[in-house]
Amino acid sequence: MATDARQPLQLPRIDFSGVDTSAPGAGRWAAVRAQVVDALATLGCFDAHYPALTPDLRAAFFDGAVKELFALPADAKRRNTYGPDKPLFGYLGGMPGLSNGYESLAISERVEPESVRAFADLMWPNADDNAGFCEAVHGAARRMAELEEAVQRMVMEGLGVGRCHGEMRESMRHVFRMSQYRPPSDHTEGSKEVRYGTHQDCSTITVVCQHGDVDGLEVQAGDGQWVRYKPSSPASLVVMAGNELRAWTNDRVRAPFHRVAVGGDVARYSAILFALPGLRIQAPDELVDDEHPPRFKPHCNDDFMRFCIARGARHEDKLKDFCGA
Ligand SMILES: O=C(O)CCC(=O)C(=O)O
Ligand SMILES: [Fe+2]
Repeated sequence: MATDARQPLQLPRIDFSGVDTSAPGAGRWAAVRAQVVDALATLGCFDAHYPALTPDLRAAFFDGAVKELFALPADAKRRNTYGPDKPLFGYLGGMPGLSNGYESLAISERVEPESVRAFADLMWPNADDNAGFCEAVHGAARRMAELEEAVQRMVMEGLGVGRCHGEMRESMRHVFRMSQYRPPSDHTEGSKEVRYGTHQDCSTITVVCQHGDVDGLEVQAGDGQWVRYKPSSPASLVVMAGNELRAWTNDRVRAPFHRVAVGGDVARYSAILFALPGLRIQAPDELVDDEHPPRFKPHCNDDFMRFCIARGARHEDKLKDFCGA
């Protein structure tokens, strides 16, 4: 009888305990950096054990803030918009091309206390005090952004272009998304429905925080096999490279295709932090040579995002189609 000799894959796990994101270079930094560069170059994704986002912070965020947010009526949630030009910066739900069971809100541009407060005031204009909501959301978003910045710095240092970190950082905007995936209507054991179709992100780096053990995220490895993410610990986050890191590194990192497929009978919640560079994306000279000719033409992330929106979530290499050299 033929057997599948391949082991079910898991995301590589990288332990960030002992890495102080505010003290680059200290402690276990260099050892973790080597693992980060290796994981992003091979699979494009890893499971980060990141105790700075504590169980208390996660509970306050998901069980308090996020569930309260999704309980709002649809017309309140639809106020979360950054204009028709930036659909990926605000509310997504009930639109053609999106699964009915998917809904998502976002705090965009800067994830700072003021923008979280402005978002809360928009959702609950008559509330006396949104302080608990703001503290929980900012607490989670800030820690995810700290991890994202450390990973960006590690990639640049690891590729020998650490000098570029500051300029890239200055230009960085964030989209902090809170998403809900409703369970399938068919509760048959093992049945799953895709709630977010196969795509690559148009960020440099994406950090995903899943609530509890309601799984759903699947990442495609180079051999085509789908790897279903199971958090390695309650302190686990997913870090994934997006197409803009692939462009900026002249194809040294892999931006994996991924999707969200849910089963069971409870809703899945996740928070997703996307880092979007504001500067022109062009690989530094050090990453272009005879062995690595330029793979992508210089471009702006805004233009690439518009291209991706027009195409929709599809299993195709949009970066190559948009600006392949
Ligand atoms: O919710 C997740 O686990 C990932 C969602 C995702 O891939 C996205 O919003 O781009
Ligand atoms: Fe994604």
